[in-house]
Amino acid sequence: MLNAKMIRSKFTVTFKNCKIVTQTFLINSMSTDSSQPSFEEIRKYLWGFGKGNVNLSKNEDTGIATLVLNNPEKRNAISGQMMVHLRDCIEELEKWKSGKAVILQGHNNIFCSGADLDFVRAAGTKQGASYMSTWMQDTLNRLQRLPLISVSLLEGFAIGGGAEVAVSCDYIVVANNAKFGFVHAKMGLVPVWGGTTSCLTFMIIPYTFVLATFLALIYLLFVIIVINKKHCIGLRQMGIHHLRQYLEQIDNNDE
Ligand SMILES: CC[C@H](C(=O)O)C(=O)SCCNC(=O)CCNC(=O)[C@H](O)C(C)(C)COP(=O)(O)OP(=O)(O)OC[C@H]1O[C@@H](n2cnc3c(N)ncnc32)[C@H](O)[C@@H]1OP(=O)(O)O
Repeated sequence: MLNAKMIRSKFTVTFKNCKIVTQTFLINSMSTDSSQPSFEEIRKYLWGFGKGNVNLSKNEDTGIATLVLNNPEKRNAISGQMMVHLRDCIEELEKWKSGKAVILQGHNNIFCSGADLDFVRAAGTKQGASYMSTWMQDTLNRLQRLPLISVSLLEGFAIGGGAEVAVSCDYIVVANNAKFGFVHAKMGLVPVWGGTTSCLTFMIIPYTFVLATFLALIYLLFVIIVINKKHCIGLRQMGIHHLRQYLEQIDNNDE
């Protein structure tokens, strides 16, 4: 079970400096402005922010793809540009006829430290907040609806939007060194990428109890499938190995 104190201590310092920024940003993103922009407009806007990329590699033999969040200097924080990359990769996977599964992971054994706070600061206007939340909610929705089995491999950190990306997959495989959680709870807000709605499926606590405490809950604890790393070369290989077995089983059942 994750220790909330452990997570809290880890980003108290960093958290303070992003609290005002994220708070304004999140409140703005819930504005009721009805003039919805086109996705083309939002794409152009997001593309101007930050560095990093999202790498997609598809293995036609196994039908398993790997999606890597890649912004190492910022613990794989997702910049505006990476939000565009992420959606493009998901659109490519939607059309992948021979695809069966996709594994999401972060570069350098860290999953993702959420949205790039420099982007959050720079785009901290009502328009920027609404553009980002519209884009990422739709993108993570499409990730959830992919016609593939999706697995997020959590090593290192998955914080804020990083935790939202993780719970948008069908399965989460968590290394025993992983730390993840939503930093918004301290501000009494909910994450704007829509991750909290999907994480209910991972809750180990009875559904009714979760609903009752949901709004006040500081860090959502997820089902930890702790992989004992010394028996496998790496999380990724383990994920591929199990996925391949699972997919072979499906193929055999189909014959
Ligand atoms: C609306 C936005 C979205 C949502 O809420 O839905 C969000 O996700 S808001 C962002 C939420 N995420 C955070 O608040 C995490 C902030 N980062 C941390 O708590 C720590 O960096 C941690 C725990 C991820 C890693 O700690 P560690 O000690 O290993 O590394 P450092 O803190 O020294 O960071 C190294 C380097 O990376 C930069 N960094 C880390 N996270 C982010 C980020 N989210 N955005 C931008 N930059 C980030 C950090 O500034 C350091 O850079 P340096 O130039 O070396 O100072």
